[in-house]
Amino acid sequence: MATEIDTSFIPDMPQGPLCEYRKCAKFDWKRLRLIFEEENTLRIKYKVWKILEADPLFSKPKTALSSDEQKRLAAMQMNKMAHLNLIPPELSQRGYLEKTMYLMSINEALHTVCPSLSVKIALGVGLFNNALHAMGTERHKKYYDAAWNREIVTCMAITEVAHGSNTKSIRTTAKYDPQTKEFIIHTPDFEAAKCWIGNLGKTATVALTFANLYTPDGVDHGLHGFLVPVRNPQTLQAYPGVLVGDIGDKIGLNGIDNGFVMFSNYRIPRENLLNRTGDVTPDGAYESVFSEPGKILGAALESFSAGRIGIMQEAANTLSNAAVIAVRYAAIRKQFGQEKNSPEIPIINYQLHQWRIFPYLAAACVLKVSVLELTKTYLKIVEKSQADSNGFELLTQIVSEVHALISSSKPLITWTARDAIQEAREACGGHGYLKASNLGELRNNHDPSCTYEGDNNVLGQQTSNWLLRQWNNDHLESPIGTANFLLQRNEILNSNFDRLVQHCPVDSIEFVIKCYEWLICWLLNKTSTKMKVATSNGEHRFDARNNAQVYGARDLWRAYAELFALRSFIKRCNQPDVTPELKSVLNLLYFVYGYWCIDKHLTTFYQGNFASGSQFADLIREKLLAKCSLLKDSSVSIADSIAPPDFALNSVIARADGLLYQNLQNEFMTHPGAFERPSWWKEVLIPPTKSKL
Ligand SMILES: Cc1cc2nc3c(=O)[nH]c(=O)nc-3n(C[C@H](O)[C@H](O)[C@H](O)COP(=O)(O)OP(=O)(O)OC[C@H]3O[C@@H](n4cnc5c(N)ncnc54)[C@H](O)[C@@H]3O)c2cc1C
Repeated sequence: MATEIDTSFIPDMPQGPLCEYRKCAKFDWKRLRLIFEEENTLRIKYKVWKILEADPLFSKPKTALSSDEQKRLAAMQMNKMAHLNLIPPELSQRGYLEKTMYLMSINEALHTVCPSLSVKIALGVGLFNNALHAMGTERHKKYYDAAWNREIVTCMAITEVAHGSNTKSIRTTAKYDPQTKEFIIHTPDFEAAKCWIGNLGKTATVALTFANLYTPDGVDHGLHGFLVPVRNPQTLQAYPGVLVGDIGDKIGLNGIDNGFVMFSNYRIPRENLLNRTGDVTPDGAYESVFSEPGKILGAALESFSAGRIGIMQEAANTLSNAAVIAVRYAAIRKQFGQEKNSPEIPIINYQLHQWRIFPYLAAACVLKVSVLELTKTYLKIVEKSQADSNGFELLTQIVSEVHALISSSKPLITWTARDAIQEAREACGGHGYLKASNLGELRNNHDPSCTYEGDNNVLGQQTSNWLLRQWNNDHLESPIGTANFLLQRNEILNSNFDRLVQHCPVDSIEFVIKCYEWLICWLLNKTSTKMKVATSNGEHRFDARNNAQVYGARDLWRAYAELFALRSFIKRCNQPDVTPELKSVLNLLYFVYGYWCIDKHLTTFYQGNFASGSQFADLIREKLLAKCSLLKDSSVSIADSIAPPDFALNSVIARADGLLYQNLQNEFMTHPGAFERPSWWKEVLIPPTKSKL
């Protein structure tokens, strides 16, 4: 079995000081890589990296570029993409799942090298076309094709200056005029200006705009999507009636031109309404073949979830990159020794350091696997719904659970990546603060993923709402099965640490899962009871829900996402391609991540009387430290198995050759201007004094 797997397409690691660690690993890191990623995906990624590395347009600028230069570069790269032949022509004929997986793989590779470009494409092609697919009809196909072929630059305009998360309060209007058969798009005031819209600042010519549709009888039919031309594609000048501009410099991702727009009674043809779920007849009557168009629109919007899945994939890679940088650096960097003159030891040997960085290494591996599982689950469902003539209905049945998974997993992964970058930065000491370490870029570019496509704190509430519904409803509706354990709620709530360890030792895979099942049931019970008491005391449901978030619903949805990640990892570990050597290292990763997560929930375990006394906490913490220590010898090879090539990782302190100081020396000595006298030297000369110096 083992010999059948081809890993020859994965480049070897170069020789160097890290090989000392690589020799200690008892498994083949290339085989491990194929546990975390599918072969097809990996082949596509290596192909893309090779093409980008060979093209000077994609090489990292040596000096900092102004925001304007970054935007120009990203726009040029976007145009170049059409000529790189990354997408085989026959791909458009393939099924949704295969096609989307292919595009997602390209995006993953692209995002590591050029995050701005990847987001530009994700917004202008991915999100835009997904929205057209879900909400548009045949008459919008030309826009779909044009965006796919990069003939137009597009954007998705939902957010307004005063409203982001609460999309229901969006105030842009689209009033139908039967005289001219046009919609009149209008922005009532600056607070309703579309804002933060990626690609809109300088380049987009068409904005898929969300506005409230009004028929001539004055009835508001709620939010609908409209294709709104904003700029002349030949001149990039705004059309009359459209006030469009760039919002200015951001903390990161400055290659994207985020913009704002205000419409002043701006007219667009009737056909520009995305009319899959509801349409307006030429004489102004609203029509929908669906009994509940609002609900159907919700289902259609669900296909936007592909965007959130893309963010999770990117975040899992960012998390991996941060962990790789920290591990490789820690393996080479030496500080202190037992005695004054004894040899210094690599910082990777310190328990404190292991405890700081190995859980992120483990998290990267576990979350990579769970994102893949979630991606495939999601894509299969959408594909099935598209193949079925009654697709929407099918989608709505299962959509809630997928939505719950995505709404909690996106925050979990983006936050873990955010924290990993900061820990890695500090774990690499002063050199981690060097721009060339790439940790600053990683941080600034990753940061907004905690906010866009749904602010993490808001998004997670959708998961806890779903879980609470499952808890309180007579019938459990969990077609994917993630909440099936709630059926045993009484038994689970009756269990505790002492009873559990009698049949599930702390070292067993099951132990971690059982702890989580108890945690989720207890948090559900507590949160639900709190909300019921509040409402029975006259509190509005809205307030009761808001007041049950902290130490309740928020911990609940996070725990649910962690349990899904752990379960997905176990499922992967049980596949036939996992050899005993691989299983052993995968188990270590599972326990490091599992114990580390449980440690963060300890207060709740004690609060709910799952445990009393110090034994439970002591065991979890002792085991975590012991597993971290065991992970040390494998850590460099695990890092290799999730690392992109040096060109994409782009960190002078974490090259695969491990030549830390040679690489640093080269960086210091060769960066532009290192030895030049500043152009302003005369301005800062200290005038000679009469002193004798
Ligand atoms: C880089 C970037 C690119 C973007 N690109 C686009 C784009 O292309 N198109 C587009 O339409 N939008 C885009 N956005 C906007 C983005 O989608 C919104 O920023 C996001 O939806 C959050 O909305 P908001 O900024 O209004 O935050 P708000 O909703 O105002 O949230 C502010 C804070 O309040 C908290 N909060 C809000 N409601 C609650 C509640 N009920 N309970 C507890 N806390 C709450 C949130 O957790 C958050 O911390 C982009 C944003 C960024 C940063």
